[in-house]
Amino acid sequence: MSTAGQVIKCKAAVAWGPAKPLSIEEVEVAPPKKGEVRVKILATGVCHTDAYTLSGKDPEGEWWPTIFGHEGGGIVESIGEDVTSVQPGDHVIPLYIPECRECKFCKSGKTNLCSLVRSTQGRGVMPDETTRFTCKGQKVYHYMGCSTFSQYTVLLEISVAKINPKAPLDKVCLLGCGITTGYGAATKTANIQPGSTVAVFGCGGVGLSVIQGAASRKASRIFAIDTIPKKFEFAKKLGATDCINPNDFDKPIQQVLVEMTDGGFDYTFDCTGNTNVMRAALESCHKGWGESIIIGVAGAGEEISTRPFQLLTGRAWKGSAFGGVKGRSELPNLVEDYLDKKLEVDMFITQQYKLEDINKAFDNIHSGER
Ligand SMILES: NC(=O)C1=CN([C@@H]2O[C@H](COP(=O)(O)OP(=O)(O)OC[C@H]3O[C@@H](n4cnc5c(N)ncnc54)[C@H](OP(=O)(O)O)[C@@H]3O)[C@@H](O)[C@H]2O)C=CC1
Ligand SMILES: N[C@@H](CCC(=O)N[C@@H](CSC=O)C(=O)NCC(=O)O)C(=O)O
Ligand SMILES: [Zn+2]
Ligand SMILES: [Zn+2]
Repeated sequence: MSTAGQVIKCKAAVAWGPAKPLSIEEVEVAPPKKGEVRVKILATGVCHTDAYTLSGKDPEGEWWPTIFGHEGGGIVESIGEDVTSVQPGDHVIPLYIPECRECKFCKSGKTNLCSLVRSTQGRGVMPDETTRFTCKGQKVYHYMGCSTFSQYTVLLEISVAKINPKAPLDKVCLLGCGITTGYGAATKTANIQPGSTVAVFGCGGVGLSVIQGAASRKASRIFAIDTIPKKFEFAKKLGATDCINPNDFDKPIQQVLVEMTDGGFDYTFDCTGNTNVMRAALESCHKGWGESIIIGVAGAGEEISTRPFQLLTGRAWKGSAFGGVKGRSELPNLVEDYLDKKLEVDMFITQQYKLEDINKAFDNIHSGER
């Protein structure tokens, strides 16, 4: 029996307030309005950014109760008025950076940061200022325009990438954030050139994906830098040539690295969100041309610093969101690369949980067990 046009009752992991465990609740999911789609979510990753906002350190994370999750995969259940690019049954990956193809940003050809709905998305509501979720009679907010920790969610049409239905959603859901972010930062934002030297600070899902991207661009040396040595096993499998634990040295890590590499790297990446590491990454760049890409998300009120002389002498600081990837146009191609065995995804799945056990996944994020 079709559920189109009906309110759907389903389970979701609801965050009732900062730093509280998520609570599995029955929620009501309203039908999609004009320009919206309702999606049955079959799989979701848990990203460090979910944990960051749940912790209360995100200046935009003041909307409670909310349903987190932004790294999912699902099947379109129903569509609202005027939706033309997807239909019920299509397999999709939700996009926390939409692609409207009409705003100044989309048309610029310079960025993936579509800004058509950024303001309402950052306040946890749909463009009409309302939400599609309720729980126990209370309004529940959306998160990053996705809310994949629910069995059903409502997204904008411009916030879904239609993908090949042959792709297993429990794998390619990771392309909804971590893998695409790191891989894209290496191949699009930095546009690493063959023979380059690369340093990756932080070897979680994002950093490992930078390593994979650097290897695909035939970087000559790829340094993996992390304080947890067991991360190096994965880093080496994905192409790291050198593995460094900063705790093994008495000197600042940037000094160590510059000495080891005859002046520093062509490209460095911060994949930790730690502002001291961001500085070390910038200062590990080669004089004259080295570029450092910030990917990690830092806590509210934190700032980066370095001596301006570092920039004056030719190092450059950049940032990357979702790897610079335009979701609707480019993400389906990454799914094809996965199906063609050109892009590693399976290795990134270290553990799987039922929705009921989602707090265990958050515990693992905090303990480094992922
Ligand atoms: N810009 C974007 O579009 C996106 C940004 N992000 C952000 O990217 C960052 C990385 O995400 P993810 O890979 O999932 O996170 P993880 O926590 O899995 O990985 C970060 C790694 O860095 C390590 N680390 C911490 N401090 C240092 C240090 N001083 N030197 C070297 N390594 C260190 C961590 O160790 P330990 O666990 O011990 O701290 C961990 O192994 C997060 O801040 C996340 O919010 C994520 C997705 C998209
Ligand atoms: N709300 C935070 C910023 C969070 C942030 O930077 N998000 C990244 C994606 S992180 C994914 O896991 C992003 O894409 N940013 C672009 C954007 O427009 O938000 C804060 O205010 O600090
Ligand atoms: Zn994420
Ligand atoms: Zn746009």
